[in-house]
Formats: sequence, C-alpha cells, structure tokens
Amino acid sequence: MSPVTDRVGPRHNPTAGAALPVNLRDLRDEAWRRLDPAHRDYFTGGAGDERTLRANETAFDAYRLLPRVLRGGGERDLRTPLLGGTLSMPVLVSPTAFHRLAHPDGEVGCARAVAGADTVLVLSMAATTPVEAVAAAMDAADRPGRLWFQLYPQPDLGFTESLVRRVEAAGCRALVVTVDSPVLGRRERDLRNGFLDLPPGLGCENMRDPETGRIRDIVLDADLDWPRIDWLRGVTRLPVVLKGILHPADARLAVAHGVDAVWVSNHGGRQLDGAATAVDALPSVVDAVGDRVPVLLDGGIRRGTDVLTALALGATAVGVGRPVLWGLAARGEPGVRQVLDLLRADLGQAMTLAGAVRPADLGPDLLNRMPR
Ligand SMILES: Cc1cc2nc3c(=O)[nH]c(=O)nc-3n(C[C@H](O)[C@H](O)[C@H](O)COP(=O)(O)O)c2cc1C
Ligand SMILES: CCCCC(=O)C(=O)O
Repeated sequence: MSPVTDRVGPRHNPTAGAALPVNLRDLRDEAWRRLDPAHRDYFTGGAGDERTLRANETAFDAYRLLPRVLRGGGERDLRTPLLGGTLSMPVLVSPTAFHRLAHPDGEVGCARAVAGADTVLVLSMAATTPVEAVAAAMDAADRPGRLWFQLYPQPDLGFTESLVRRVEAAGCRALVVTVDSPVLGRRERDLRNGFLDLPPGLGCENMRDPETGRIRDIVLDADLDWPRIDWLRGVTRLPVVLKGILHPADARLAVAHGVDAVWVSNHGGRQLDGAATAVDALPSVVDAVGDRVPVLLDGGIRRGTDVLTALALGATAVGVGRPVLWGLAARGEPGVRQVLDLLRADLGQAMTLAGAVRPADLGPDLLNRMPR
C-alpha cells in the first residue's frame, strides 16, 4: 500500500526509458520468440476456429468506464479476502499445465513469484512438478496457504481420494474442480503440429500412482456429475471451487450443492469454441449466486482495466492464465513476478483514475455500456 501520489514528467517516471516490459504483451512477444513453435501453439491456442479465444479479449473492449472524480485519494488498498485467506490484490494465477515446458523454473519458479506478489497459485493437476515441491517453495517464501490445487476428478475414486489426501498433506488450501472438460476441446494447432506428449524427463508428477510409482494418464471424464461433486465434498474439508461455469442455472446448482466459490470461465477458449466469454456470462451468474459465495472469473484479462471491469460486474477476483505462461517462458520466475507487478500497478492506477480506492468501491455504476 502506498499513498496515491503522482508527479508529471519523465524525470518522475521511473519506468520511462527502462527496459521492456511495459505491458503483458511485451512479455508475450518475448516468450513467443523463445518458445519452440509447437509449444508456443499449445500455450497460445484455443479450440476450433478460436472464436471464443479471440472474443475473450475483445469482450472487454465493449465496456467503457464512467470514472468518478474528486475522490481518488487516500490510502489505496487492493487486499482481497477470499476463502479464508487475504490476497494482496484481486488477481490470482489460473491453473495452467506443463510449466517446465515453458521454462526450467517451472511451477517452483512460478510459485516463488506468486509468493513474492502475495497472491494465490492454483497448481494444475497437469503440473510438471510434484505438489509437495511447489508447496515447499511457498513455505520457504513464508507464504503457506497461497497454494490451491486444480483437480480433474478421476473415474478411479480411490486414486482421486489418495490425490486429495496428498494435496491436503502438502498444505493446499482449496480444491478447484474443473468442470468444463468432459472431453478435451478440439485444438487444431496441436493436431496439426502432432503435439501429443511431453518430452522425456517431463511428466504430470501429481499423477504418480501411489502403488506402482508410474505416472497415470489424466482421464477427462464425461461421467463427472453433481453426485460426484457431493462425493468430493464428503471426502475433504477443503473449500471446493467449481471452475468453468457459464450458465446461471449451473451457478445456482453449485450453490445448492454447497460449493465454496464459482469460477466463471471458458477455459481460455480451449474447450467449447463458440462458448460465451466469461465477462459476458458474469452478470447472470452473479445474479444467480447473489452474495452466497464469491464469484471468480478468468479469460482475457490483460490489463488493470479488465480486472476493474470484472470486479465492477461483481467478481471478487480474477485469474490470469496465458500472461503468466508468457512471463515464465520469457524470463522464468522474474517474468512471472513482472506480470503480477504490472497488473497490480495497472489496476491501482486504473482504480485511482476511476475514483476507487479499494475493490469494494467498484460497482456497475462505473460501467457506461453493458453488452446485452
Ligand atoms: C496452456 C494452458 C494450459 C491450461 N491448463 C489448464 C489446466 O491444467 N487446468 C485447468 O483447469 N485449466 C487450464 N487452463 C485454463 C486456464 O486455467 C484459464 O481458464 C485460462 O487460461 C484463462 O484464460 P487466459 O489465458 O486468457 O487468462 C489452461 C490454459 C492454458 C492457456
Ligand atoms: C489434461 C489437459 C490438461 C491441460 C489443459 O487443461 C489445457 O491444456 O487446457
């Protein structure tokens, strides 16, 4: 937290003339130059014609803001209480697979950066590092509790339960169940590139079978249903978040089934091409949920103003997926830190320009145009 003051002119702009990045897209361009083209396509791409992928970013363009004036001063405070912890800002890191494919720093480097920024990392079930090692990095940075785990519940309930125990023992503070993936989306870039497998030495370390030590394949299970969510709630006391909700009826069902948060997402346009953007789906989900549980959102967040818009529409916090991968692929751990610091600074500045000092000041009255 710093007092909101500003001085005009290059002498007072500490970043003027400094090395890039100035925004997240600078890191994207740097990452793209470094990555193997097939890996870049995997990290970048979406499903089908990538309509939803493109729309995720442009949906935010449809909003214009109505800033309030003469009230942007005072102590800016971005802290955000969420599921028993308090994040330093309303931005967390969405689960993304295969961090060691992006950079040798991998999930541990990402965790260190997230700990430094004092927010939450949702570790993907398809992480290339064991959850225990990622949790140890968080603990070493004196930020236990900053790790959540993303789960694709497996049809083998015994294995699922043993993984949940492992995740609990490592100290994760929430389970994020991804519900938008009954099958894998049709990612045509990957089909064209023949991107099927991780290179030797990399694997989904959290899929190790406790009995054989072998890494199992992740099963995307079309039979996953509400009774299985109830089952999961019965085997763990961790908060359960459902990620990948777009329909308000599902948001209502989620609350009825006792989940602890609803995460509005179309999986970064990688599952159902043509699906609504999260920001367009958000208002009816917020309506359906009321203030019974927090609503999170991800997809297309690239700017502080995107965060501001999502919060004004009723989200408690937002996730970033690809930008974190860009930072990681470009510069490893420091790149992830830059992504989070850039977003924090951008959000803080946008809030001040809009006359808001804390996230609670943001409401739909700040939006000039509401799509639909
Ligand atoms: C390369 C990549 C891998 C992903 N892996 C996972 C995953 O393992 N589990 C999951 O729930 N979502 C996964 N996602 C989706 C993200 O959690 C998130 O919903 C999406 O990236 C948000 O959109 P954004 O990239 O525009 O920020 C992945 C996304 C990308 C780009
Ligand atoms: C089993 C798939 C994990 C990765 C994933 O969710 C994605 O690439 O979007």
